[in-house]
Amino acid sequence: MRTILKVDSLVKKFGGLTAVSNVSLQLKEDELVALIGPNGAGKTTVFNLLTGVISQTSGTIRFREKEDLISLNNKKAYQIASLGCARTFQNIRLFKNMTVLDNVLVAMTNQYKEGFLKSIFRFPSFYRTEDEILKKARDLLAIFDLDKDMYKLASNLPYGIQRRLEIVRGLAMQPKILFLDEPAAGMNPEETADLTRLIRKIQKQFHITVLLIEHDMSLVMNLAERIYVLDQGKMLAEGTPSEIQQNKAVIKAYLGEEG
Ligand SMILES: Nc1ncnc2c1ncn2[C@@H]1O[C@H](COP(=O)(O)OP(=O)(O)OP(=O)(O)O)[C@@H](O)[C@H]1O
Repeated sequence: MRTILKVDSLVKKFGGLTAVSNVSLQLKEDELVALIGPNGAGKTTVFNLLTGVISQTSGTIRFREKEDLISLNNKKAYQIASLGCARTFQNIRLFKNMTVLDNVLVAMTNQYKEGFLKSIFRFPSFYRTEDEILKKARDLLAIFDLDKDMYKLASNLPYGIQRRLEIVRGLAMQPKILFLDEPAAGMNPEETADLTRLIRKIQKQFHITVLLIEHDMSLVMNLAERIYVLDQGKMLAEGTPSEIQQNKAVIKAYLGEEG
């Protein structure tokens, strides 16, 4: 598989604090990778850098566009999103006063930029496109078992379902990479197990690369093909789940002592 994202020597300083120090990583097409590490390790900062929410102090981020790896340095969040990088946030960011369906439709509008005249005069193709968008949104909601809640306000959904809707919104952008920031945060074990199955399913079905930050180790170890471990802003280890589970430096970083 080809490399889809290549990060080299990324550094982010906040004043005197180096939150991300010389971090390099690579994602391949169709890979499901986890980024883990103790609190304050710099995981969310890395996500914010990769998705253009903040810019790096130094280092390079490159993303595959057809045959080339193009630089994402200095690109704005919306430009990175439109290239095919979608994300969810640690704290849910839905449009709470919109329906479940509308939340998904808004995320889809980027793909369907109807011409001005077409939308003013409502040519038949305008309605065809509208029907097509609606069908896609419904199909996506059905995969996540959210079609029955389509007309409910997002704010009226239970917490675990809101998190699921966030992922649907990310997918609605038809991304090449989906960044999930703590998708299981606040979920009970049953909801987490459901989510694990769902993430695996969508990754296979949509052929996308997934990078996820997660504290729930059952989810990480069950789901990730590969894991990167950050500690105090530095990349401490990289490997398969079983390699990471046995890595002495990782165990020390988590437990604060050997073995
Ligand atoms: N905007 C900011 N200004 C100053 N310091 C920041 C900023 N954002 C993050 N930091 C600091 O950078 C370090 C890394 O934070 P970050 O949120 O990336 O860690 P994390 O691994 O995501 O932690 P957690 O697992 O608790 O969410 C922390 O010391 C944090 O206080």
